[in-house]
Formats: sequence, C-alpha cells, structure tokens
Amino acid sequence: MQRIHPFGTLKARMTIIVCALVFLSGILLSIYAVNIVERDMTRLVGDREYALLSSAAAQMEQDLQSKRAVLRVTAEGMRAAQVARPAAVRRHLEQIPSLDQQFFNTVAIDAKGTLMSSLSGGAAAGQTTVAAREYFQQTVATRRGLLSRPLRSALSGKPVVLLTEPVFNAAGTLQFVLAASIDLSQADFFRHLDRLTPGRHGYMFVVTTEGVILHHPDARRLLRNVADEEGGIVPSTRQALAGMNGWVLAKNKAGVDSLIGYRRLATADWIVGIVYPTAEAFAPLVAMRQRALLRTGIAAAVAGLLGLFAIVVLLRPLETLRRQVASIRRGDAGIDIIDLARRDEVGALSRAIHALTEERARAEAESARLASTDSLTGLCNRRMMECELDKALMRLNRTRTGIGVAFLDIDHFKQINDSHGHAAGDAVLVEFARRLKLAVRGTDLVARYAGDEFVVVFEGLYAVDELPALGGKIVEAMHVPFDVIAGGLPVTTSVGLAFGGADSTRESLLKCADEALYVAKAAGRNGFFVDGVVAKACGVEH
Ligand SMILES: Nc1nc2c(ncn2[C@@H]2O[C@H](COP(=O)(O)OP(=O)(O)OP(=O)(O)O)[C@@H](O)[C@H]2O)c(=O)[nH]1
Repeated sequence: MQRIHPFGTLKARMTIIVCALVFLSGILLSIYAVNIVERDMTRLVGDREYALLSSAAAQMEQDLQSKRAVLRVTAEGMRAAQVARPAAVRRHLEQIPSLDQQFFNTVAIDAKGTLMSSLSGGAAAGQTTVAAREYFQQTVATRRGLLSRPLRSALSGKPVVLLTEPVFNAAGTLQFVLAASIDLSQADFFRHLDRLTPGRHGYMFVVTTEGVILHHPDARRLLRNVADEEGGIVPSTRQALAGMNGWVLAKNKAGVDSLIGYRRLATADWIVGIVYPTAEAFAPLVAMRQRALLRTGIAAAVAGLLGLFAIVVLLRPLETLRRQVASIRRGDAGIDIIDLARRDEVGALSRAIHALTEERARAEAESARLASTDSLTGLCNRRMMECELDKALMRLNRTRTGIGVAFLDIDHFKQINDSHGHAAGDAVLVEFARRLKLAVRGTDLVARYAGDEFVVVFEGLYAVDELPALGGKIVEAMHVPFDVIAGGLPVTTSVGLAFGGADSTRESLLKCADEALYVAKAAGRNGFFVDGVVAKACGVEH
C-alpha cells in the first residue's frame, strides 16, 4: 500500500487549516478589539491630559488677573494719594508687600520714559530710559495697562514679561507708569504647570501666540521664537499658533512621537502646551496589547489542539473503514464487515464501497460466465471443457473410476447452412445442444468445442463397455427432425468415444475421441465409434 506522508493526511491538513484559521481569526479579532480599546483609551488619555492642561491654563490666567489687580490697586492708591515725586513713589511702593510677593520687580517710569524708582534697586533712578520700549509707548498711547511681549529686562538682564499700569493726576494727566516684571526664568510663576508635568519625560511649555517661548524645560530656549529655531515649527505648533485648541498625536521637535496639547489663554496672547511621549503615555496600552496577543496565541494553540483531538475522533470511522477495506482486499474478511448503518458521510462512503464491491463481484462473475460459456448454445465453451476435463482426470485418482469422452460433429452441417441459411444453421446448433444435454446425465459435462463440434465428458464410468450405450443414446436423440424449417429438418450426428483412466491426459483422450469420430464419419456418419473397441462400432440407421 502506498505510504502517505504525515503532512499529506487529511487529518494533518484539516488540523493545519483549523489551527491556522483559529489562530488567524483569533489574532485578527484581538487586534480589532485592541484597536477599538486603544482608540478609546487614546481619546481618554488625550482628553485627560487636555483637561489638566486647561486647568493649568485657568490657574495661570487667575495668577495674571490677581497680579494685574495688585498693580491696578497700587496705581489707584497712588493716584488718590497724589504721589508724584520719585522718593514718595518709592516709599509708596515699599509699603505694598504684595508687590514684592507677586512680582520680580516693580518700577515707576515718568511720562518721558525715564526710570523714576525701582523697588529692587538696580540701575540708578533718573539714568535709565525705556522710552523706546514698546510696552511703555503703548501704555502711554492707550493710557491703559497691558501685558508686554516677553523681553530681556534692561535692569536685570533676565527674561521677563511686564504688567503696566498708568497713574494719572486729578486732572487726568499721566504722571508715571508702573511696570511690574515677572521673571520667566523663575519656576515660581509656572509652578502650577510644573506640578502637572506628565510622566518622566513629558513636559509643559508656554509660548506667545507669536511663537516666542515663555516657559520650557530647556531654559536656553526662553525668548526664542519657535519659527527661528533649527528645524522650524512643528506642524502641530503651527496649527496652535493659527488658533487650534486641543490635542493631537504627532512628533515633537525632537522627533519623538508624542501626545501634544495646546490651550490658548483667554486674557493673554499666550498658549500653554503639553508634550507627553506616547511610549510613556500609552505604556499600559502597549503592555495590554502584548498581553492580549500572547493570550490569543495561547488560546489559539489550545483551540488548535482541541481541533486536532476533535478531528482525530471524527475521522476515526474513516480510518476504521480504510482498515476494513484493506482486510477485505487481503481476503481476511468479507464485504459484510463494513458498517452500513452510519448516518453520516462515512456511512454513505461505506455504502458506496459496499455497492461498488458487489457490482464488481457480479461483473467478475458475469465475465467469468461469459468466458466459460458459449454464447449461442449456452453450453460450456472449449476452454471451460478443457479445464473441467483436467479436474475430472485429477479426481480419478481418488474415485478409482474411469472417464469417457464423446467427440460429436453434426453431419453435413455446411449443407444445412448453405441450403437454409446461417440463421437456420444457428437454430440447428441450439436445438442440437438442447437435445444433447437431455440425452446425457445432468452431471455430465456438455460443451460446444467449435463450429458444429461438441464434446461430452462422462465421469464415474467403470469400463469402456459403458460407452456404446451412451453414444447410441446421443445419435438416437437427433433422429426426430429438427423444427427449424417448415416440415422439419433431418439432422444426424457422428460420435467418436474414448475411455480413459487416471493415467490418461486431456490431449490423449480428446485425440482418441477425435480419431474415433473420424472412423464414425468414415463409416457413413449418423453413428458412433468407440476408440479401441472396433468390434463394437456400429452404425445406427434411421
Ligand atoms: N450457422 C452456423 N454455422 C457454423 C457455426 N460455426 C461453424 N459453422 C459452419 O459449420 C460448418 C462445418 O462444416 P464442416 O465441419 O467443415 O463439415 P460438415 O458440413 O459438417 O461435414 P462433415 O463434418 O464432414 O459431416 C462450416 O460451414 C462452418 O462455417 C455457427 O456458429 N453457426
């Protein structure tokens, strides 16, 4: 039997396909589920960070408001007290402790832009002028306080932003301008932001809407404009400068994938920002994805094993059927061992195999019959006769009896054909065969040898003396005219008979019978002749 490669079996292929499908669908499902969860979680984390950012922005806004309020109240007090001279101004400022708490420094600048007094000392009053500074000019022009652009302080050299407040006299003439600075390099003002710094590598920053950096963990970047920096503005910051509030997933300036949020203040042209590297922000998500994929893989492997087990169990009847067919082929068992009662595909296959085997057996029997039968007369053919004669000769050893062989030929059969046609000749052959069978015992073997020649094998004879009676019976059986043409057709036969024992062969017996037939023919036909018994040769006349 042809050996099947282990991976070529239906079982192996089904298992591989089932495992692959389970694994693939498991992985795809888990990727799909993880993606949905990740999308929601990302939104959740982004919204949470943005909420923190908004609260930090609100806090910063409140800080600025309270600083403005302190400065405005100070200016109001000075206007009400008609404070005008530098010394009086300085004294007044020194009496307000919240100025010191809220600001890095507070200065008074006269209407011409000359420094009148500075709370923290520094440059000498009367010698420093800020007339050219934008914040001073705008305050004078608008007669209102403002929040300046970030700048480097002329007094301290520090990066600062200034809050200004004009002080008028009773007639409404500008007396001087109060300018209070916030030191951008001091963490104090941005403490709310820094408290909210996300993770280990995240950071908060503040830029003006023009892109100037007010607060950044890298202090060297303070007062730089993001547009002037190497690499230019990252796209998300460009959007924020254009007015976008919200968060995005994008690369930061260093090229790190990050969650980046922006929140613009309502009362200042400032934008508070947050940068949170995604590797850190979504670390739990990454861990969750790995866990999910690992568990899916394990589940798929278990499902595959269960699938294999199920396939092995389900295909067992097929294996049983294969074994049954193999043992039927070897001849160890009959066709009946196949279970035909199953109600599944294996049952259908069993029934098909059973039916096929039976059909084949029938066909073999039929072809064996055809191979051993003469199709016209239905008698055994020559081949079958020779085979049976051989067997009969072999049996003689046991039975210790003799055997007789009769060789027959229809007399002048050619004339019958020629005179009455081939069909009539066939009909004569059929009738001749029928009569011949009736003339001998049912146990005798009657065969058509060839054309109009027939052979009869008689078993169980004891002596050659028995043959004349048999020959006579045969010749006699043909004497009634054959009913194959109107009025009947006289048909006679000549018979040669031979007797043999255990030492005879098929060839010798047939040869003797044929020779005896020749004698019978020569003697005038319509009679028989027994080989070796010349005295008993006799003609039978009609
Ligand atoms: N109709 C028919 N004729 C057959 C068949 N087989 C052989 N024959 C014919 O049978 C004839 C046999 O003739 P022969 O045996 O030569 O001689 P015969 O006419 O019988 O003369 P004798 O044998 O000498 O009496 C031939 O003409 C064959 O063609 C057959 O199946 N059907």
